Amino acid sequence: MSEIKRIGVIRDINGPIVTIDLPGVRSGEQVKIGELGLFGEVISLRGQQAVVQTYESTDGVRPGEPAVGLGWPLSVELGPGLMGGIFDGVQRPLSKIALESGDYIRRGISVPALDRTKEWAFVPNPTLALGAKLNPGSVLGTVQETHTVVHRIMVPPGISGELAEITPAGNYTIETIIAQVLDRKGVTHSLNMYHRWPVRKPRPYVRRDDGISPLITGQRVIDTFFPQVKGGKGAVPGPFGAGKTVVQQQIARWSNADIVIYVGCGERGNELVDVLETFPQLDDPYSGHKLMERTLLVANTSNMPVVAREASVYVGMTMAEYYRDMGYDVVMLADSTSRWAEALREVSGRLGQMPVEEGYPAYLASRLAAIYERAGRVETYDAGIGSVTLIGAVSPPGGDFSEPVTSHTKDIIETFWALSKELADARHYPSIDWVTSFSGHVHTAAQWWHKEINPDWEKRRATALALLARDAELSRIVNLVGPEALSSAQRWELEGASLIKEGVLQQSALDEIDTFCSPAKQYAILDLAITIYKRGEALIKLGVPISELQNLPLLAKMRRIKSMYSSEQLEQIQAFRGEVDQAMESIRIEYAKQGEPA
Ligand SMILES: Nc1ncnc2c1ncn2[C@@H]1O[C@H](COP(=O)(O)OP(=O)(O)OP(=O)(O)O)[C@@H](O)[C@H]1O
Repeated sequence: MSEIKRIGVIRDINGPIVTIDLPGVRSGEQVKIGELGLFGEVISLRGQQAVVQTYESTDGVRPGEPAVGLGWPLSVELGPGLMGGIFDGVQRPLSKIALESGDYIRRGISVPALDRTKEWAFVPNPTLALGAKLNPGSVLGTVQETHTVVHRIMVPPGISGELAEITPAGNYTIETIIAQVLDRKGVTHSLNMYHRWPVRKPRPYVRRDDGISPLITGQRVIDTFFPQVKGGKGAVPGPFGAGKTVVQQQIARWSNADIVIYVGCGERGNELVDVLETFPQLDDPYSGHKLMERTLLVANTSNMPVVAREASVYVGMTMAEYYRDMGYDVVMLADSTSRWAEALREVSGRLGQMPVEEGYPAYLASRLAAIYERAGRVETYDAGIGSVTLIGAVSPPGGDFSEPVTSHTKDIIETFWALSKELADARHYPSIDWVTSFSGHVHTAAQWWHKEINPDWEKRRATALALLARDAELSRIVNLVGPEALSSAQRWELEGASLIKEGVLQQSALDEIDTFCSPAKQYAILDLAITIYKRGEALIKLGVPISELQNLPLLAKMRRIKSMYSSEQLEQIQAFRGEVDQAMESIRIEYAKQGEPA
């Protein structure tokens, strides 16, 4: 990465696409455009000429103005001070910028992502002695970044050697040299507490790790029905207003990840404002501090052209990988990959590339796959296991899941939580549709559930899904010929499915008790609903009229129990199970008596 700046000239401007003459310029290189010094990136080369996509509006920029090649690709700063930050799509710190340039971001403004003046209390790694062998990722020491996050200061990728010097514990800025590393060629590398990394290049790790650890979100329809694992790839497609934001916020807040990175590439500014206002107010249920202490937001501001959205996903992913390298489990939420794909489409259109499906370029699928490929659970160099789980919201126009972005995404991801407009209209939240959603992790997650919670988890889950499928079939018959056409057993199946839907799947994010449900409570509730159904099924076979079962007050209680008792009150749920057994058993005894000869 040369740091020598080269100066060229602007030839042509087409919206955010600018053609420049700049000898020696490289593909991917960062360029400053015009007198304003707008940020841009070289996306193609034609002889001496380079095509640049700018991240800011080019209004008022004229051919003939200078273009400066910076000599490095789009990269981010990685070091203490990221947590709690709100950055734009090219990692400029929005709160700092607001201080410097007011609410409206002045174009061409250049503010480093990390504060150069703030001092951090650095504690050297006590296991390191002078002469210790260091590799990329070796932990030199730690800094308490926020109340909740310990930031491991690591040797950057590409550097290895012997520890020649390390600074004692103390307060230092990120630019202070804290260690000297002597490499095999005799070159000394002076390391401070941050480094830069090009966003389009995945950060290295030792190897992929195939251990399984479910990402517990506390949401029953996710954890029990369509589970995700740490390091997994998922998508939440949904039509407008179906509840994408709430699903993502619930994951951010309740999942058992250490770090949350939210990348907002929304189209409507007000959605983003909503996120920027809500996240800082959320409390972290695990630490008692604010959720922002372990969260970082990347938001595209409305005065940046759509092409900046394209970069923002890579910027977010690189920071996610950095915390993964410290041994953390990171969840990255990208909202939405549809808007990201539209940015690709716009750039490719301006470049005159041949559109393939619905105007998207032929490389849409491979770009989507490449970004999802960066998710995963890995063995880090020095910090154990870390993971990045990537969950992309997809907003298909008109809710049509067959459009290119949704269908390509579906081929790449393993977990698909499809939001349904019908369910949302019926106020069934989360509106994750159990017919079209899927998870490729059910059998692997089952290993964890069977060991930690109950060996019957997979069986119970399958019974519930089978009941829901029967419900769809039987509802069609009811719609055609009316409920009288159904036998008592079939009507009881409908009742069972309704217990699953209302008692298990529905979960209000606004309900103080039910907003989070531990795995043990999830299983207890599912088991209850299925027990009631199975016991009732047996009674109906004995000849008990369905009306007698439908009048049982325990059905109403089953529907409410999720909100009556918290995850800590499992004994009460067990006690209710006892009541269910008793009530069903007394009906059985009564009917068995009636059947006996007088
Ligand atoms: N799990 C939930 N519990 C309770 N209410 C919910 C839940 N999910 C969604 N809602 C309700 O639905 C409304 C819309 O949800 P949300 O804002 O998440 O939709 P969206 O799909 O993100 O919309 P957009 O298309 O604008 O992004 C919420 O304001 C809330 O009232």
